[in-house]
Parts: sequence; structure tokens; C-alpha cells
Amino acid sequence: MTVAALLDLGLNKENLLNYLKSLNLEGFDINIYRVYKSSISALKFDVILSGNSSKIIKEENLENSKINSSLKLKSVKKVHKHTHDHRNLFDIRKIIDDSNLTENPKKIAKGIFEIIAKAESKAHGISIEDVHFHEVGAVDSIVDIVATAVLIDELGIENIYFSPISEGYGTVKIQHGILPVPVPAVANIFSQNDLLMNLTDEEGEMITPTGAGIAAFLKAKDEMPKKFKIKRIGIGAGSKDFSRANILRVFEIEEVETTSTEVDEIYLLETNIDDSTGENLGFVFEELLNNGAKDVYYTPIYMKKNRPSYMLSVITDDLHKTKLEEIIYKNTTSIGIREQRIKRRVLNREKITIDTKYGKVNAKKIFIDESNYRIQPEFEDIKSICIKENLSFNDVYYRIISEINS
Ligand SMILES: O=C([S-])c1cc(C(=O)S)c[n+]([C@@H]2O[C@H](COP(=O)(O)O)[C@@H](O)[C@H]2O)c1
Ligand code: NI
Repeated sequence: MTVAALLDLGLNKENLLNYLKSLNLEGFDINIYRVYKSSISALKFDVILSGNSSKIIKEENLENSKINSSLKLKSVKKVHKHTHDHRNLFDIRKIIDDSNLTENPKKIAKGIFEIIAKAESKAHGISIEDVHFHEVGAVDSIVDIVATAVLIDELGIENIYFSPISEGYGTVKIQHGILPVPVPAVANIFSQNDLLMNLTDEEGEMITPTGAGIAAFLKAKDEMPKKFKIKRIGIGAGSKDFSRANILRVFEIEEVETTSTEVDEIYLLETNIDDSTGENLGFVFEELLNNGAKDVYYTPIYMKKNRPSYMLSVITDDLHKTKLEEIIYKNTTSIGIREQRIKRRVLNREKITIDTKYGKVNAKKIFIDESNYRIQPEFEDIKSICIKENLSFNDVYYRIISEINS
């Protein structure tokens, strides 16, 4: 579904197929065609396990797609029963390393397999090295994962966001028996990688370990930008039919970093700490910022029993609140956190790039009102220039500001 959705964005199919051929895997055909899922036109990407030749790339037209898709699926199931390759992580890494893929897609593909291996290792109670992939080790999963890696690399995007991933309920029959949905490997991937699941009222497996592994590796952030332009849309079709459209949508978006004049709702978490060390407090500060806090700060306070102490304040959104509270409890001596839902109003801003004596510098254009704005160069860019040019912060900062104003 991921490969189909990415291809449907308009990415280069020929390029992808050439890379897949370079995997030197025998015995698969690829079929790319359009289908309808709940009346929505979507692209389908099938890896058909066949004899010993790896080629034949067909595209069906939209009119024939319904019939074709069901025929194809039957053939996938039938051949799958007889193809049960067992490979371990080492074998898979070698297949990827020996291919013509460039470094980044190799890294992505190996990273996805590692996530799946970790989850399987927990499910079966064995070490990662001992995990012998079954379904996921078969040719189709290698192709799905490598194709995803190639297309993501081609897309060259900055961040990937996932909305909570839908899952059904019930059981699924695999070679080893009947497993509950979500299957153990999927549940482990979600728990080990902080993925968000959306349990639906549909019966059946909606997300496989391969799909979950892809999402876990690619996910950079949980929180979607509030405002964005949708540049391209790709729709990938799944094999099953549910009452809701079994599709995966990919939006290529361009973030418009303007905050509305509407009031934004956030949380202020506070706790007074009189018995943690400076090391504890420094550590938790970084942890909170690295795990989604919008801001973290300390206020020196004077507490009961004449104790000089600190109040820890954390600004967060709803999505990260529970995780941040866990971090505070885990890393400090706090035994209680106050919570306030607060409103904030922020100035409109836009991300821009400015040409300066030192090259391109990222900046924010901050609108004070409809006709007035100021430009604020990004600190990290100024810092890099200072280090590179061996200059002081003030030298670089004021030079850039005077260039902006001239
Ligand atoms: O064969 C094994 S060991 C196996 C384990 C698990 C666990 O969750 S553990 C799940 N599955 C099922 O295999 C199919 C194919 O998954 P892909 O990720 O290869 O597409 C799927 O139904 C899994 O639930 C197999
Ligand atoms: Ni098996």
C-alpha cells in the first residue's frame, strides 16, 4: 500500500524497477494497476511470486481493474503457500548491500528490517540474530520494503507524519497458527516505537508487521503541521475489502508556518522539586525538549522547611502531555504534577531563506500586524556560520540584520 501510494504521487517507476532488479532476487513479477476501493480510484502494487524469473511489469487500465485485481490476488495467495523462504537479518542486509541502491535507501531498508526483527525477536522470545523471517523474509516483503526506501529517498522530503494507523479486530491465520489482531509483531512495533493506533470496528488485520515497520522507521513527528498546502496526493490500495475504503493516502505537503489568530489551546505542567540533583534537573530538561515539549524552564523558588528549590514548567500540547509527565516522574523526585489548560495567541510567521554575505540563511518572517513584520535569522544557522568562519555571534548576527534592513 505504501509503495502504491508513493508511486501514485507520480514518482519514477522505471527507476524503481531498475533498482528492484539489482536486488538479484529470483522469482517475482510486479503488477501495477488501478483499482477501485469503495469507489475511490487507487493504485495497486502487487509483488507476484512466480517461477524463477524476475520481470514483467504490467499496467492494467482502470476499466478492467476490478476483475484483474481479484484474479491477481488469488494467484498471490496460491503461490505464497508454496514459497516460504527463511532468511535472517544478516541475509537480508547482504541482499540490500549487494544491490545497486544508493546509501540512503540502503540505510532506510535495513532500518525497517531491523525494527521488524526487534519486534519478532520479542514476540518469539529469541535474540534478533536468531530471528528467521517467515512471511516478512519472503521476496514480496523485501521488494515492498526496498521499494519504499527507494521512493522515499527520491521524494527527498524533510519530515514524515502519520495519522494514527487504523487496525481491525479478531484473528488472522498464518503458517504457524491463528494469531490475535493486532498480531504480536505489530503490537510490539507500535509499543517499541511510540506509534499511534486507531482501533476500528472492522474485523480483520489492517496493518501487517511490514507496514508497521515502515511507519515506525519513517515517522519523524506525530503532530501534523497546523497549516499546509497539499502539493500532491497518492492513493495506494490494499488487498482486502472493508466497509471503509482500504486505502493508504500520502499527501506531499508544504508547511505554511502561519499561526492563525484563533486561540491555540496548550497545557502548562508544573512541579516543585526540592530534592533532585542539578544533574537530574539538567537531564530531564533535555529529555523533555527531545520528546515534544514546546518549552521547558526552571524558576528558583523557596519551599517549605526553608528549602531552596526549583519549579519545573513544561509547555506541551495534548498529544505529548502523558509522555512528558512520564519523563518527569522517571527522571526527577517529583511525586505530583499540576496541570493547567491554557490559551495562547501567537504572531503569524512564515519560514523564509535570505541571501547573505555568508550564503543562504534560514529565517522567520514574523508579522506584528497586517502591514508590519520583522525578520529573525535562525540561531542554528548563525551558530554554524560563527563556527565555520571563526567569527563572534555579534559579528555575524548584526551583519545579517543590517543586510536584511538595507
Ligand atoms: O510467520 C510469522 S513468524 C509471522 C509472525 C507474525 C507476528 O506477528 S509474530 C505475523 N505474521 C503475519 O504474516 C503476514 C504477512 O505479514 P507481512 O508483514 O510480511 O506483510 C501477516 O498476516 C502477519 O500478521 C507472520
Ligand atoms: Ni514460518
